[in-house]
Amino acid sequence: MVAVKGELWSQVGSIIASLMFVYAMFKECFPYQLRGYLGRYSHKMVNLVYPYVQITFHEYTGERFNRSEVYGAIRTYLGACPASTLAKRLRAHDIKDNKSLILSMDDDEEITEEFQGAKLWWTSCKHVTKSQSFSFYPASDEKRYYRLTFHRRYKDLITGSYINYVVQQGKDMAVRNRQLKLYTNNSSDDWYGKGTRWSHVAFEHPATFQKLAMDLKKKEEIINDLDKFRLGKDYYSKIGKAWKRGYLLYGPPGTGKSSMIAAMANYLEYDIYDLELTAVKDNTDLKKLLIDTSNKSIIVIEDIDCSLDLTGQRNKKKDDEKDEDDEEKKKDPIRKRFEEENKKSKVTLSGLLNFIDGIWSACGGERLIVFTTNYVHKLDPALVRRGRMDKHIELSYCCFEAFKVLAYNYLDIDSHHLFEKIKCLLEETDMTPADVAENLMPKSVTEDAETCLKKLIEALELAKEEAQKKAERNTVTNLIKKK
Ligand SMILES: Nc1ncnc2c1ncn2[C@@H]1O[C@H](COP(=O)(O)OP(=O)(O)OP(=O)(O)O)[C@@H](O)[C@H]1O
Ligand SMILES: [Mg+2]
Repeated sequence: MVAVKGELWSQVGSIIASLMFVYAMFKECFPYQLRGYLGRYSHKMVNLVYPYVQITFHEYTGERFNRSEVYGAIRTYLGACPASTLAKRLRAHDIKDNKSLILSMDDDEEITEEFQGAKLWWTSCKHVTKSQSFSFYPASDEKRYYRLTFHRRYKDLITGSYINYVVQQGKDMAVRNRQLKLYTNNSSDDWYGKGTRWSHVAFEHPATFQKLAMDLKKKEEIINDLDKFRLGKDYYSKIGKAWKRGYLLYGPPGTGKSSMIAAMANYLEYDIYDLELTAVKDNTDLKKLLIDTSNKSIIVIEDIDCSLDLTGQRNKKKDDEKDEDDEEKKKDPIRKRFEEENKKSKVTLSGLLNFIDGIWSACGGERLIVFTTNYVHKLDPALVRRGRMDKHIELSYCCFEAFKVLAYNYLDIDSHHLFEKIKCLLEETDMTPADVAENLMPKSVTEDAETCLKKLIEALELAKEEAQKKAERNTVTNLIKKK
């Protein structure tokens, strides 16, 4: 009976809210003198006869595209709470590891909950505004929110405990069900059409630290560093620093920089935001992208040395060097196209420095910023100084320890009589883990571990020979230059 009464009041509330909305739409039709009078007294009337309180939680707060974390937590909670089993229309979201379905209430659905004796109603609402401008994406004008209705005698209980409980539960559930996401930034020109700054897909990269081939001590050090960061909320607040950390990964192509980022994301269970700087119009848009990233995330800028001409402002080239370079650029069509792309972006070094550790970088927390480069010496020292890029990690050519990890990954072996020979060759020759891995991968079902190891030995010997020839050629050239 109480529930029916409450539901009735909830409906009455909705009707009154709708009438007030209609009044707001057509208030221009009333004489000016009447408007203020009507507005004041309609609110008083509602308060007199309607004993229920309503709180709304909007999907977007503040700026138009700032997604509310509270809304997200409520959505998760309501999709999984026991009361949701009575809801007839649910919406399916991400499916974690293709196993568990994540549900939320569909539009205009209502569920009833009880909390410490208080009855309350959650309604999922959608408000569609008429857009003045033509848009290919009408969905961008839909504004969703949850409305919570309860008797005013429970106001303290609901605002003091229940809402905190729901948000905390929702956040915990979201962490448990979390499907990691890989985001990429949409071109600044498309933001207002599509309505979002980032697009995402499910992140399903299988890289882990266990599979990463590198010096074991270094690997352990990185894992400890990540653990310390993850658990460092109080520590960062104690030392008065924003809860973020910069990693610079550098080394030749194919040494595992991108694989390490994927391993970090899987280890920490953080989303990845892969930032393409050339698609960002200017420093203001860069700031907006930063604000729109979530906590527990890794913001990645790959190949930072070629993302933009960020070094240009400080390291002015000598004129003769410049001319030679310009000639080369003209000949190379890929480079020419790349230069043209870069011209569209007005992101500057100072804009990027602000992005990393300006005041805005402290919005939210628990974020890693990772830069990768093949040419660490090309970067401006201001960009990579400690405090911005706190940890510099060199990923280098394959050592014997790294080879053993690869042999175990690819061939399921941890010892073999050919290992000793490979160890010697790796000490004399530079080969990237990517090349070693390629040689170790069986190319047919008949290829066994021994065949693959022999293939690797051949490749290493060839690489050694080529390196020797190159060194001899260089010596001769240097001698000629000296003469
Ligand atoms: N250290 C490593 N451990 C395990 N696999 C590796 C490692 N380095 C490279 N690989 C293998 O080589 C491939 C290429 O590696 P990855 O893309 O991580 O290199 P990278 O350093 O990012 O190269 P680039 O500088 O060209 O972007 C990966 O798919 C992976 O299979
Ligand atoms: Mg890479």
